[in-house]
Amino acid sequence: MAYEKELDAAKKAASLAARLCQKVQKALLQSDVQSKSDKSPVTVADYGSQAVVSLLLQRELISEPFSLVAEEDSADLRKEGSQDIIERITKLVNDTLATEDPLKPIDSTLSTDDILRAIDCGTSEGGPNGRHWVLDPIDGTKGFLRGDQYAVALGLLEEGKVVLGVLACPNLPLASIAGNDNKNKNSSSSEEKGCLFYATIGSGTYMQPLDSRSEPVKVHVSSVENPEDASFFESFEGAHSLHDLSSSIANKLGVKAPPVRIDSQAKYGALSRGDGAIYLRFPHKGYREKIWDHVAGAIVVTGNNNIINITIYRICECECNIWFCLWDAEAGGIVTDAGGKALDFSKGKYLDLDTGIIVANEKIMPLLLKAVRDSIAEQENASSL
Ligand SMILES: Nc1ncnc2c1ncn2[C@@H]1O[C@H](COP(=O)(O)O)[C@@H](O)[C@H]1OP(=O)(O)O
Ligand SMILES: [Mg+2]
Ligand SMILES: [Mg+2]
Ligand SMILES: [Mg+2]
Repeated sequence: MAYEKELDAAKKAASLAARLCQKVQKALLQSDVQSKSDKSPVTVADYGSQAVVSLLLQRELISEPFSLVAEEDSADLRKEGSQDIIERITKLVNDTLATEDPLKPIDSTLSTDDILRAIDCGTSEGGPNGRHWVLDPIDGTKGFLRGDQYAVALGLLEEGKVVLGVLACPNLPLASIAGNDNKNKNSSSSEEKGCLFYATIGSGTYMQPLDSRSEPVKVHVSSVENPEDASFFESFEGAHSLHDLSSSIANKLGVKAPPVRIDSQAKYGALSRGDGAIYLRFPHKGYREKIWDHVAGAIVVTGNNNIINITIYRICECECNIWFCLWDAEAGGIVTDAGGKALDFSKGKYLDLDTGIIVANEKIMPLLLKAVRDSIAEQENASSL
């Protein structure tokens, strides 16, 4: 299998980083009200997760040049008064790495400088040439703080295309979340939780328990053809996505189920196994999407589709005004911007998008594109009145 070595390293790195995040979130949820309003736990977990992934990838892929485009950098940690927080991060990273293989002797304890350097390995700009790892060390910080969904999201770009993705979702139930109410989807409950999704180009998407206690299973997106039977996912946070626009699109499609609102790229993971059929993401004007928020999720939900070769043809735009789409597709989902264009991860840290991001299976996508276009046009007309 292509990218086998890289996938092993990425799964190990994301799982270990997720273990670090789980430890911090557990302590946070057990803490008193006063320390809950303190945002430093998420800071510690963000940086700690980034350091773990950076160190693990470099250690496991020692013979390869290493480029990492990641969300965090150490600038704030190098400011005066940050010594205490750097020491907390360093201890957390050392403790986490020591759990990797309890029988293996620990080579040496990492210093605060080692940790800062590991974090700063993530300052690559990415782009269309060569290989770049792409990392969101905690995607969905709001969810993390609430005790809800978040993900460690790690992907690999080769010549600007996504070739590998791993999503560790510590709070996502192993069983489908379809049909539960929104509260259950986000909150902690006693059901078994912790999913690791992964995909490499051309090999489909797999899911296994985050603690590897059982074998991976191949997953597929929903095969629902009638949007009336589909359910749609969107951000939990109204500040991250326009819920009104999503609701107008869902109405046009005839979707009957209420929106499923969950944080982070856990949405892509849940969609990849068919828990829902549509993902709608429409950030407020002026927000620029970053590649680390979509690289891993996009390949996980696309699965068997060769996302390199998605081509969308607008064959007919006469009276019927319907978009006909042709994809080089097998079984996975389709991820495009609101105009139907495949996401382009080759432009550096930012995605250059038309309005938003939408995901659906190939049966629903043409109808969805039309509903999106009509809803956006209506909204523009209303605001110009
Ligand atoms: N104003 C915003 N609009 C859209 N997305 C945002 C905004 N602010 C932060 N984000 C990012 O959106 C993602 C979470 O999206 P969701 O709403 O789907 O949970 C995260 O990557 C989060 O960053 P972060 O990684 O720092 O949490
Ligand atoms: Mg993010
Ligand atoms: Mg983040
Ligand atoms: Mg952030």
